[in-house]
Amino acid sequence: MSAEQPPPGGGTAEGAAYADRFAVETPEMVAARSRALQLPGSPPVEPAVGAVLAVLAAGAGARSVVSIGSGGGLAGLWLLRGMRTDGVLTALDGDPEQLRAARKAFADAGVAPSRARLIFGTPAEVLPRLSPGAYDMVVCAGPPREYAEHLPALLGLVRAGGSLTCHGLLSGGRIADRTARDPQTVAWREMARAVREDETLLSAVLPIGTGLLVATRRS
Ligand SMILES: C[S@@+](CC[C@H](N)C(=O)[O-])C[C@H]1O[C@@H](n2cnc3c(N)ncnc32)[C@H](O)[C@@H]1O
Repeated sequence: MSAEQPPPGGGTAEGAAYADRFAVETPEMVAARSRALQLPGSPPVEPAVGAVLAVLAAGAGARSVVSIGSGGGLAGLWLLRGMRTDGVLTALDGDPEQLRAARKAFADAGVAPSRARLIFGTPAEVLPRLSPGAYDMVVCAGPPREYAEHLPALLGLVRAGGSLTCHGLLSGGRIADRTARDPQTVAWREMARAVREDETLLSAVLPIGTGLLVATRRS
């Protein structure tokens, strides 16, 4: 690609910064982001990604959403913004400190306790307790090796017309580098391929934040 030719989709650093500025966070979201950044582990969703989660939730009229690797609750706050006001977010994380931070984020934002169900555990422990086909959205974050093996179970939670999103697949650009063979990159590649090849799904990769894989189960 020549220097004059911008990357497809105008994917520049300035464009990404604009997309993040466009997605204005509430003071409670700003506080949740700042707390989450102080905790060990990967950072929370970027504002542009959070905004897309809210848009998807609103478009689906989401009443029932599960967030896997919910972290300090920032993605949850964005999801709750888009969900119906009687909707319930099920947020699962294997780190009690992250769950504590999420509980505080939801309380500070005035989210009624009945609207957020926080569950401590790994996908292997918790997924079998969730009802198949009952969720409008399943939202995954964190190391793909932790949930790639659960992809069939994750997809099994999604109702017809509902969606699965996985955040982080473009992190470091390794997925596009054919020579990158580290286990997390390989897990991302395999998961993205499995999603794309699943004929019950329509899927896309959005190059926002660290990359969002989005798939909708055909009705
Ligand atoms: C990138 S952070 C999530 C950020 C969150 N989605 C947000 O935007 O606010 C990833 C989270 O996945 C959790 N996690 C990683 N591996 C896990 C596992 N095996 N079981 C449960 N949670 C896990 C981590 O504790 C961490 O909170």
